[in-house]
Amino acid sequence: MTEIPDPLALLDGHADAPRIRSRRLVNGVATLVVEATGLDAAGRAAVEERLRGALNAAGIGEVRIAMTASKPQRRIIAVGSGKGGVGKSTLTANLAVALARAGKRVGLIDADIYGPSQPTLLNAHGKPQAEKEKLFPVETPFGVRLLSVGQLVSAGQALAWRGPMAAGALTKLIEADWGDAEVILVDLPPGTGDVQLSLIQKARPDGALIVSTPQDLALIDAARAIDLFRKTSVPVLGIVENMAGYTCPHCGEVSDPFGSGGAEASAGRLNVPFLGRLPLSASLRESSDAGTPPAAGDGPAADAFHDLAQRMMDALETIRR
Ligand SMILES: Nc1ncnc2c1ncn2[C@@H]1O[C@H](COP(=O)(O)OP(=O)(O)OP(=O)(O)O)[C@@H](O)[C@H]1O
Repeated sequence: MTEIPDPLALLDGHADAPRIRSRRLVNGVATLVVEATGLDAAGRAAVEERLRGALNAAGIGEVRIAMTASKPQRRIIAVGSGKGGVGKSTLTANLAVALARAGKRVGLIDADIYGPSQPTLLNAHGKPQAEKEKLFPVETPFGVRLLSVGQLVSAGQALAWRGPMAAGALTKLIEADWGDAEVILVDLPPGTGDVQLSLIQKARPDGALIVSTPQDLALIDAARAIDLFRKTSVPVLGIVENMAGYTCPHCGEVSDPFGSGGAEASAGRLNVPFLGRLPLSASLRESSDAGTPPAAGDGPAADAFHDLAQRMMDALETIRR
């Protein structure tokens, strides 16, 4: 018996052959199903153009190409605080950078409608591309993909959004093309309002991280944030205490402007893991303002963020078991 030659065998040696999941030729029309996982819009278009070109050159005029992408296992972690200004955005940016340096594919959603600061913290000032209403995150210099509510409006423009508008914007960011991102951190506004509820409903986060200073006022609010996540069945991964202990650069004396140990004690009372503390540090503030997150560098500050990121991921795994 003689085998009928496969008219599409010409694709076997093609550079994009590993992506071809199926191929057939019926009545002169070639139909290919192509795996597009990990490709952005430009990457997909390039693959399509190369395959179409190869088939056209072989005399096959009509080519239909369907792209499929397997959904990666993706974890969404909400970073929240009860009180504003406790360092939630700074921590989120640095945790994202630490995770990226540890080899994770990381996305960051800046949902802080009151003060979207991630474009500054991650030195990424471009506008996201969009295709058919779908946003493509902006690449930052630190290997973290970013979408921020701040990118949806002009610089300096106030985000005077009511609940439904904020929820709509958040949905756009969540439903963006996150490609093969394995972990997405969401920098929430402070408090327990519309954005938090929308995120919980739309994205069902796998876990929540709570940031607080050691100050009583911040801790009371942190307890409220924890209560919201618990009531909505979002596992609380732990509390991070920020702005704990200040070492005087001149005399080396350590002082505690916001008190000390409060978050760890609260974590114990609330039965939530305590993941660690970060000192109040002028250099952290300066490098954050300059768009150079310490987690991208070397030294004790970078190590502290790497340890915290590791503990956060460990807490996530513990919860999943
Ligand atoms: N450990 C720290 N040491 C010194 N400054 C810090 C520290 N953490 C954060 N900051 C500074 O405190 C300010 C507030 O931090 P950040 O914007 O991260 O807080 P936030 O909780 O996200 O605030 P918001 O209420 O706007 O969401 C920033 O100027 C930041 O650089």
